[in-house]
Amino acid sequence: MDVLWMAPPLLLLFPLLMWTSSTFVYYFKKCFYVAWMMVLALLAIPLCILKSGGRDVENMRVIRSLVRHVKYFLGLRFDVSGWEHLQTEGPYVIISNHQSSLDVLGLMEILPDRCTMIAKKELIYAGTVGLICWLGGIVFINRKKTSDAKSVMIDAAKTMLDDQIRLWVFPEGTRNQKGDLLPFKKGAFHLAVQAQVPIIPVVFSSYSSFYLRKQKQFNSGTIRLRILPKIETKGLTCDDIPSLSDKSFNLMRSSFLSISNSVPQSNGPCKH
Ligand SMILES: CCCCCCCCCCCCCCCC(=O)SCCNC(=O)CCNC(=O)[C@H](O)C(C)(C)COP(=O)(O)OP(=O)(O)OC[C@H]1O[C@@H](n2cnc3c(N)ncnc32)[C@H](O)[C@@H]1OP(=O)(O)O
Ligand SMILES: CCCCCCCC/C=C\CCCCCCCC(=O)OC[C@@H](O)COP(=O)(O)O
Repeated sequence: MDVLWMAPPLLLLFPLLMWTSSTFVYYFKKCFYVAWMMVLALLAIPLCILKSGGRDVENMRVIRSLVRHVKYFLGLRFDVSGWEHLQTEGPYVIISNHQSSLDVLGLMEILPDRCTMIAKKELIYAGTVGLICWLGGIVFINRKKTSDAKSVMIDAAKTMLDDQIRLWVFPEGTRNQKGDLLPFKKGAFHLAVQAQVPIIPVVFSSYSSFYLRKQKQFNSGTIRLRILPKIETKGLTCDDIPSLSDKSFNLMRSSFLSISNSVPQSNGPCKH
């Protein structure tokens, strides 16, 4: 059969075609990301146990150093500004917008020492990643039961001061890639006011220039990370929570829009 000669070049061409197909790249990068994080977590588990003997915020150093290189595999870069705002002594609450599990890469890029996160309790069941989150001292909350979540966060405010720990909270409370920030939940602000510690807002630029879930695109890209000046909470009380939350939201939203070069999708110009 004289068409048989075409088989080897076609066989060679097939992976090439697949590789250039953006949908293939999208799924490949996503699967690689999850699988590689699972492997890294598997490596980190014994290292953390050897280092600290169990659950300890100091394990975040191990996790941070193991995760730092992952961005290169995914073609991502971070352009960070405002490092000086993290040069704050003692405990504080970091708040940031939350677009995707890829946020973990930016988080690890700037994570200060003795800083861990607040996360939904379901994350603990994510295999080796769940176990490493537990070993890293992540505080798990049940978002479906406000009273439970509140009492866990009230305990966390005390632990922050007793153990000199910093906490990273995603005040939107869920992942969001709508091109604007979701209204903030109140937990992070109660936490900061209860512990009387500053809030440091951190803004990730929109991922929509390189990562589009609906269109199945995952290209290379640069993420701008802005660390904003701290917001003091000394002397504030429960009554100040709404204004504290609004102030943080407005600062973060304008920074998000300016570094993302994006037009908010929900607030278009008024029609008369
Ligand atoms: C080598 C290794 C590789 C692997 C490497 C892995 C690396 C490891 C990276 C992990 C990375 C994690 C990434 C996770 C990312 C998420 O899991 S995001 C989802 C979880 N996080 C959050 O939800 C935090 C934000 N949510 C909140 O703060 C919410 O306020 C709460 C606490 C959940 C409550 O939720 P809610 O009831 O829906 O919301 P909200 O309206 O705010 O509160 C209701 C009322 O309670 C009051 N309230 C809220 N909180 C409090 C409080 N603490 N005290 C008193 N009153 C309160 C409010 O003021 C409000 O009162 P009213 O105004 O109605 O009078
Ligand atoms: C045996 C179970 C296997 C589960 C596999 C999932 C494991 C994920 C593995 C690697 C990714 C590493 C980064 C982990 C941190 C992800 C944090 C995250 O993004 O959680 C989602 C949460 O913020 C909001 O959730 P919703 O948008 O409200 O839903």
